[in-house]
Amino acid sequence: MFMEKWVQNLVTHLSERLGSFSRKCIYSILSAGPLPRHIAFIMDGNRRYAKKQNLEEGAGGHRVGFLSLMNMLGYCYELEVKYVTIYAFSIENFKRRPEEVQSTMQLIKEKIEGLIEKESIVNRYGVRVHFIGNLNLLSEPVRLAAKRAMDASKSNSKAVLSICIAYTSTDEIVHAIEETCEEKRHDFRILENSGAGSGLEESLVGVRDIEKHMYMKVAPDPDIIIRTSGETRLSNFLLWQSASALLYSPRVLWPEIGFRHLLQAVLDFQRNFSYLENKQKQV
Ligand SMILES: CC(C)=CCC/C(C)=C/CC/C(C)=C/COP(=O)(O)OP(=O)(O)O
Repeated sequence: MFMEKWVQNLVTHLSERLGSFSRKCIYSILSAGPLPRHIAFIMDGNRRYAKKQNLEEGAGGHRVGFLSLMNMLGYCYELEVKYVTIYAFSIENFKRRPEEVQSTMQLIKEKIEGLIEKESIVNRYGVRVHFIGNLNLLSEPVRLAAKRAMDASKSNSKAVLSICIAYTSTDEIVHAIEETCEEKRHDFRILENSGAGSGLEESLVGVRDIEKHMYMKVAPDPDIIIRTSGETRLSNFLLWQSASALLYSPRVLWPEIGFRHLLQAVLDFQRNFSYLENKQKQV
């Protein structure tokens, strides 16, 4: 344990009122312990927030949610968390009302375009952006915006932002298995034609073979998954990659998330670290 519980509570309470200098002090205290390399976010509760605040139905809550996302990314990069992944839109979300899907997609496109503007968070922190998911399900303007953002940020190397869009974990796994089988069939045929034995052993599928074909191969497995609204389900997000992740679910809606929640998640991670490390060693 790196900090007594009452000190943690005091620090997390005070942290919300602090400016960037004070946050830096907190980062250096946190740096005395293990830091997460990868944090993933399920941004739950935007529509409930819109209802609560009487905002425009449709994308009103997502608009405020996007501001919270930008703040949160800033905190993560200040803390030198190299990999951040967000669940922006699941394949299931396409089943929502058509007008709602359309207004959310319009907002997402607008925000993707903003990501590569000169003063954006991506350029400020040297972030490479990846879009993760079945991008063929997106409309062409959104897909092109995503492609432009990936191209424009591809030489950034300080951090990696993976945006899961038109994504579900089961879809990712099926896609990876299909590609792995295709690759194995190809290797098998080469071995057979070269007369180098049946090639059966070489064509057996292992975990690493499948991982090579995962969309999420761009990042190590997440250390922490933060899901707002107090929900503790993963909702088809990073199922393959979350075997050892710590799940933190603050009871606030996504637009209400703040620095104190990140701090609490990192402190929980540090408290659980030796437990998680031992668990991984036993496997
Ligand atoms: C460029 C970029 C990545 C933009 C992201 C924009 C953004 C904040 C999208 C969030 C979309 C979403 C489906 C949130 C979940 O809340 P919900 O709709 O499930 O709300 P509820 O839980 O209250 O129903």
